[in-house]
This record gives sequence, structure tokens and C-alpha cells, in this order.
Amino acid sequence: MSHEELADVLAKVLKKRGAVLRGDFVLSSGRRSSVYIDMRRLLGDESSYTVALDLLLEAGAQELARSSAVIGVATGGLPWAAMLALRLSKPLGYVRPERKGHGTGSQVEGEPPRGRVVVVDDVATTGSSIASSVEVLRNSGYTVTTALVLVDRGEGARELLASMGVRLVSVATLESILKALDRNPA
Ligand SMILES: O=P(O)(O)OC[C@H]1O[C@H](OP(=O)(O)OP(=O)(O)O)[C@H](O)[C@@H]1O
Ligand SMILES: O=C(O)c1cc(=O)[nH]c(=O)[nH]1
Repeated sequence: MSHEELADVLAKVLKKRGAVLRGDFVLSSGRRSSVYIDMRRLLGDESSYTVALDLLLEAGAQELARSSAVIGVATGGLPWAAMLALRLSKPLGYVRPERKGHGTGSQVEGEPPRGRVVVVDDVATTGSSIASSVEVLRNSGYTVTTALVLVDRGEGARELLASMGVRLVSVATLESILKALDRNPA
């Protein structure tokens, strides 16, 4: 599929699930935005998450094929990482935003074998959530060169991750989704 087609298909399921919200939202970074993509709404409908999963598999095909495991950024990235790992029969892990305060005290969960892993999140805005996970993973002995997301909001994530040697692969940008919604208003 072309970039435009990927954006069209993702925009369609986001619209179906009422996941493109307009208002005044505070983002994870503390920034404000008049548009919020609530990716979690895709999870509540199996045909919608299946479409989104297939888009992730298509956009990240090369990098996923070369990876030894799929690692989710908790919490938004975890369901997508889990579904990808299951589809690809690959080990799964996830990174907590903070080390667990009791029990094992772990920050990387799952103990997938050390190797080249793909980091998965639902949305990238500033990229700081993915960047923190990449640092934690590298400190734990994993190799990370690719991050895969459904939506890149185009607010610095690509540049931040590139400065760390990580390529951001996305199904669509926020701009392309908004254009797709304009193209297909019905
Ligand atoms: O690129 P960034 O500026 O870091 O923003 C994107 C992050 O924000 C959201 O997570 P959130 O912090 O809302 O936590 P959650 O996934 O646990 O809901 C989203 O799932 C990304 O992880
Ligand atoms: O930056 C964020 O926190 C963010 C933006 C967005 O559109 N959707 C989301 O789930 N998180």
C-alpha cells in the first residue's frame, strides 16, 4: 500500500471507533493539542484492531522480520506488541515507564533473549516515551535501531529518535490522517 492508502485505511477505522477527538487535550509531554487520537478505542472492536495490526505488520515488515523480539512501551504499546509477537511467533517483552517498586523490581518484563528488537508504541509525539524505553533496553543489553508506531504526530519524535540511531517507522502521520478524513468526509 502507498503512504496515502495506509493513512486512508487507518483513518477509516479511527473514524469508525470515534478515536479522533477534537477539544483541548493535555498530552503525555504536557503539551496541549486540539486533536487527540485515542488509539485505545481500537482495542474495543476486534475488526478494528485486526485492521490496525495488519497495517503495523505491513509498515514494519522488514524491521520485524529482522528482529528477535517485539517490545511494547507500556501501556499504549503493549497490546500492539503482544498481537504482533503472537502473529509473528516471536518473543514479547515490555518496558515499564518506571522500575517496578516491589516484587522483581524489573523495568524490562518478559526476559526475551538479547538481540535486535523492535520497540512498538501506539503514538509518538515528542518521542520521549520511546526514547526512555530505548535507553532502558540498551542498558539491559538489547540492540534497538527501529521503533514502530501506528501514528507519528510529527512533533519531534522522528528527530529525537534519529539522534539516538533509531529509525521511526509509522503507519501514518497525524497530518496524513487528518487529510484522509478531509478526503473521505462521509
Ligand atoms: O512521544 P511522547 O511525547 O512520549 O508521547 C507519546 C506517548 O504518550 C502516550 O502514552 P501515555 O504517556 O499517555 O501513557 P499510556 O500509554 O500508559 O496511556 C502514548 O501511548 C505514547 O507512549
Ligand atoms: O502525546 C500524547 O500523549 C498522545 C497523543 C495522541 O494523539 N494520542 C495519545 O494517545 N497520546
